[in-house]
Amino acid sequence: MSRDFANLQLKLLKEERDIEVNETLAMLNKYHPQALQKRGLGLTNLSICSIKTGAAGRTVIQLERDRSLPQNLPTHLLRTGDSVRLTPYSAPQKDAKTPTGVVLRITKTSVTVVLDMLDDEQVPLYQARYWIVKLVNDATFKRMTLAMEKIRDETIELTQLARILLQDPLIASPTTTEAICEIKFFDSMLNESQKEAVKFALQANHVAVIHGPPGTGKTSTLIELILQFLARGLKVLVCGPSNISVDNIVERLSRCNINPLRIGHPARLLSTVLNHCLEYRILLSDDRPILHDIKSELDTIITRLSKKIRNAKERKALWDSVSALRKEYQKREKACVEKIIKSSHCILTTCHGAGSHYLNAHKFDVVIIDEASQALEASCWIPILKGRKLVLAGDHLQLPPTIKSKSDRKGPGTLDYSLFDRLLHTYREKVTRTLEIQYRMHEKIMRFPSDSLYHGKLKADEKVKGHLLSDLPDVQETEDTTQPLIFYDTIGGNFPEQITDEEEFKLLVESKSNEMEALVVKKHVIALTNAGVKNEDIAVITPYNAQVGQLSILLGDLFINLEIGSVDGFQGREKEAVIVSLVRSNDKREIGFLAEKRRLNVAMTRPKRHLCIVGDSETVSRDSFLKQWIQFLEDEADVRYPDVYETVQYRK
Ligand SMILES: Nc1ncnc2c1ncn2[C@@H]1O[C@H](COP(=O)(O)OP(=O)(O)OP(=O)(O)O)[C@@H](O)[C@H]1O
Repeated sequence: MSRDFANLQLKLLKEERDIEVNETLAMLNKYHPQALQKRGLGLTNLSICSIKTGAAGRTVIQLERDRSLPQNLPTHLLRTGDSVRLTPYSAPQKDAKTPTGVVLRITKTSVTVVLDMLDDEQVPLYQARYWIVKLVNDATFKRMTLAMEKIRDETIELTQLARILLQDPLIASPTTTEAICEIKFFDSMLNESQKEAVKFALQANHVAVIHGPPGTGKTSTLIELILQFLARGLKVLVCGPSNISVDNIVERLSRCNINPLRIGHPARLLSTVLNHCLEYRILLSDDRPILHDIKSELDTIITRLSKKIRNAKERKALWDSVSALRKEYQKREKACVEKIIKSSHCILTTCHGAGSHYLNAHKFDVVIIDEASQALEASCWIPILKGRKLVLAGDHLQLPPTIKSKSDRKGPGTLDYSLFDRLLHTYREKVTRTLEIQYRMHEKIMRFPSDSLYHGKLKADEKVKGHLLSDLPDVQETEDTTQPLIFYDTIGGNFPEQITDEEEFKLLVESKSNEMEALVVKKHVIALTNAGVKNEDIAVITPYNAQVGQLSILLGDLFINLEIGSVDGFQGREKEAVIVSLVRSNDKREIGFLAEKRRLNVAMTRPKRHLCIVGDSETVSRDSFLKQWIQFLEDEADVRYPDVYETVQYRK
């Protein structure tokens, strides 16, 4: 099994990587720097304004636009944490490598990059001008591939945990220990299903899955579980598919008097967790003074090297010193890091970050992966190979990881079939406990997703089951704010969808929009805000990117703090009021990717007090799940039929 499994994963990963890398290469080959800048993917005419030595002895450079140009950077899509390539304009030295790095900081006028290369004296720092371009981060694929190669390698002995996860026929299926009678819970607020999940995960010998439907306090449950493991003297590695999923847990743990260690590129972390990151811990260590001295010496030499030195002997001597100092720095830093990691019982990083060289020699009693239903299985294996026991948390009924490679099939054997899905499917309640009380949605908003997807098991907590917008301070009682569920049915063909071509990198992607629906949304947002609901308490979401554009044009300037975005981008978030524009309205009753239940589930479970749906009941009822939903809305929601002539007035 392990061989076949690893071979299939390697094949799927390669297909996915090829698509990503080829798209980027095609784009880089096709466009010159100015055109990349125009698309927001690059910045041109930059010069170095400062050079410093950062963590791990890496060179950190700050770039600004040439003095002859306006000092503000042109509009761009570069973000902190992006990988970039830095190319000099003038002909590079023979054999010179083009440096790459990670964006550390971006201001209106400058971009700061931490260079990846450590021992390369060819980095042409003295060049006058550079341009930078955003790259695909290939490192993720490399680490996932490495994990799969380890599983495939029959000379490497797999842990009991790995063999259970790979359904090795020689190993019994997952087991639990004797029931733990007395648990003293740290959080006295936990409900029964949360307590049961914690207990179950403590008792599991190798693997436990916590299924957390929307709003059910999955993070609170995980925090309790981590505290329980730590109280038992166990060493815990906590991971998630994204930096934000990990940082959320770091923030929550630090409020519980735990001092977790966060491993990750500081440029990619929330500012609120930086005091837990490894680099900060190094600053607090006894080794700091000596590391600081080496850094200062490096800074001085690197600054000299950034001016063009014509004497080759002198340049060589300076680079030799840089190289020696960097080695010294890395040796001392490595020893310091080892001490910090050894003494930390709770380490947090992304699944990909678990493959960091810092953790190479370290094993953990427990690996916890949050949002596991959104992680590729191969990425989960990076931390799993370091652990004895695994706890996964997530919700397989919300959206899976986003991938680019298309498959005709769904389910087992595809790249977006997660480990979470696989374990639920294979072992069901033998490994799973589900959280049942949700603390987000009004009961009426919860009812349909609960009945149709969660076997009717979700219950709304007393505090939220009847809460309305009109209960918020300064919000008046109106026909809108006293309704938890409103459905604007645009049936009749007067609110038709449009096909819009969207350019995404080099590809023209067909997307759908619906101007008339956007106008109905505008009318509703105006009604809510006139009643006193704050802009920032409202989100407008839609499955189609072209409709996000349409809505932004109509509403963006009018309501600065209103959030407008795609359903996929809103997973994991919540707002007091959410308006969903379904977009599809056509004679053929085509519904495209609206038919994905998991996307609809995300859309309908984001609001706390008010859900407003705008859509054409006739078109969308083509799909059986949507048909059930529409029937539910017709029975339970305040159904409204917008008037065409009144709606077009909102174009103004
Ligand atoms: N047992 C509880 N009693 C009261 N409130 C709770 C309880 N558990 C969680 N909550 C509240 O519910 C909200 C969501 O909880 P939490 O942040 O832990 O969930 P989450 O995992 O982030 O959300 P989701 O379930 O959508 O993934 C928080 O405001 C939290 O305080």
